[in-house]
Amino acid sequence: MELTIDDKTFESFIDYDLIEKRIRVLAIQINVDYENKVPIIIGVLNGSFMFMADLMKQIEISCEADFIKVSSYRDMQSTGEVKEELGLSIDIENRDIILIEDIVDTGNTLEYLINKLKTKSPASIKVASLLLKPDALQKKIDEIAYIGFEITNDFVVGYGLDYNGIGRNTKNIYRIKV
Ligand SMILES: O=P(O)(O)OC[C@H]1O[C@H](OP(=O)(O)OP(=O)(O)O)[C@H](O)[C@@H]1O
Ligand SMILES: Nc1nc2[nH]cnc2c(=O)[nH]1
Repeated sequence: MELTIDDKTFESFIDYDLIEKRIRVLAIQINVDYENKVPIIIGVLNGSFMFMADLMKQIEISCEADFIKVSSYRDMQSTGEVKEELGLSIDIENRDIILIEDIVDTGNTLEYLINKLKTKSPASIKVASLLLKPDALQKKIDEIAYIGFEITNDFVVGYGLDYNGIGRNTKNIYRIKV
């Protein structure tokens, strides 16, 4: 199936069945790694909301949830400038943090966020991202611990990810057709 948003056409890429299965595996890893801990799971809005919801339903340890909002993409390009639009509401000092991203592309957003969180002295920071583009990554980010899928360097939409604000509300993930 194809998806058209404005002037762009997208083709089926990752089906929800596969996303669901992979999330179950990531959650098992998190349940084991954070046994006897109470991490704060921080979703990076907007894109992470679907992944965060599905992942949290599979996490069985005790945990808290919070959100932070940043944005840097316009059209299909990173502006290179990460803008924080909404901050945290929980004190994270001495707490274990799991940052939830839908996608790590250049790594700019994550580097900005991790540096920002580190100033608040958490006990630990790990990142869970549904998608990672290894060929686009420009930063070395040691905190990346849980990855759903490594994908090619193509623009994707769906399952939380948008193109100009549209397309977040699909179960499957689509890739730009060239
Ligand atoms: O690794 P990077 O090159 O920084 O790209 C990754 C970021 O881009 C997207 O956010 P976007 O700025 O599109 O905001 P959104 O989540 O509200 O769509 C995505 O949710 C990541 O946060
Ligand atoms: N929707 C969307 N947002 C992104 N942000 C960084 N990379 C991407 C991408 O491939 N798709």
